[in-house]
Amino acid sequence: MTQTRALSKILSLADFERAAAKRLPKPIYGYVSGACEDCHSLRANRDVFAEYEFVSRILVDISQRTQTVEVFGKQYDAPFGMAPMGITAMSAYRGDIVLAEAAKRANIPMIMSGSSLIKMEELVAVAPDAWFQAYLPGKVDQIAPLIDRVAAAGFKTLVITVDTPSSANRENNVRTGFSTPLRPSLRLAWEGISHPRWLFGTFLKTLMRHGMPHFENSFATRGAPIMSKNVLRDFSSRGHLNWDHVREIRARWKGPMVIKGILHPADAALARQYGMDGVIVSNHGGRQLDGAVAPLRMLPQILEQFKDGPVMLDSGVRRGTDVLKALALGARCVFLGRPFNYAAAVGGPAGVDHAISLLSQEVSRNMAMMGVNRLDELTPASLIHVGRS
Ligand SMILES: Cc1cc2nc3c(=O)[nH]c(=O)nc-3n(C[C@H](O)[C@H](O)[C@H](O)COP(=O)(O)O)c2cc1C
Repeated sequence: MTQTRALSKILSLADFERAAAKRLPKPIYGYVSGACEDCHSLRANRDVFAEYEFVSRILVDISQRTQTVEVFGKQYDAPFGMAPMGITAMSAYRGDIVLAEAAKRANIPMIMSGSSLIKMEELVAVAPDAWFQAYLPGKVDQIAPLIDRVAAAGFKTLVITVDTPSSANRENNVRTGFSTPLRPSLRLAWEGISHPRWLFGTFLKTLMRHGMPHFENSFATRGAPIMSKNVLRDFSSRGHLNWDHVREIRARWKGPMVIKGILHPADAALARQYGMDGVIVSNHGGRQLDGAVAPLRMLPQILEQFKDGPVMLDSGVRRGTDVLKALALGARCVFLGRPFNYAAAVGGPAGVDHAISLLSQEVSRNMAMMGVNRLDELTPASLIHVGRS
């Protein structure tokens, strides 16, 4: 089947997930799709959107509608973007670059992960408006050099992810044989052989053209390789990190700075106090604390505490209707993780273009149905809270 025909059968972002489950070796698919422990938050992230229903308007001339949105002085063509995802280059050949270039073509925001396998300098060279997400290195003397590297690379917007003070209990990774570094094993070899398109199109192509992938952006210098017999990771404990470190970074970083992983209104107030320009309300796609509240539920309270800049949201957004619900509750824009990863795995650049186009069409169609021409016409009064099903 040609790629165009294959993509024409993908009618929604959920279809990408089904296709990616076939295309990717189990450990890689499991790493992307999985969450932690009993997947309570993963489910809650989806279920919460069903708690709201639209109260639509009729007979409004919506022929001039636009879904543009402004974030940090830049006008984007859609109110959704790509959340940072580590190890994307194991799902698709040069995955991070594929995402960044597609985001640039569509003029939507894209955040590069600090746990990616592609050098930040290479990505920003092709997508100068991409944002960079850093995890704070556990060794505090490594924080400033990392931030200086991000600035020197040319990124303008910095995102600090703060919901990983401890590593999560990702039992699914143990079950599917995923670890970082990946440890060579017969099982892994079989997974490769039984997924030849991935083996040749992603893994071996990467090895032949670029050598063994490494965690390139965790520090100012290169980190560990993705595959190694040595089980030791060079991610030291982050348990001691606190707002003092955020203050130091704020003093160093000249551009817009965003905290990702906020759920508590008191933390939104602190983010404001420590000079953040924006926040991303997120439970990391349900991948960290199982039972962490679905971000959509906290939006109204967080907006009360953080008024001076964009409040953004991720976790569980899959449909244009989800985007509009989050915006009606006050989010400036939303981010999606897994669906774009699957789209890159299944269809490369054309796959990601298709995913963006599907979601953008849904947003546009639903705006029409809601009777709005601009996204800021959506307000809490556009929704009714019908409660948990
Ligand atoms: C495969 C994968 C890798 C991720 N890696 C990172 C990361 O490196 N940094 C980060 O801040 N968040 C990371 N996240 C979380 C996403 O940025 C985002 O919060 C989450 O995926 C949103 O939920 P969704 O997948 O339901 O859209 C990752 C998520 C996935 C699925």
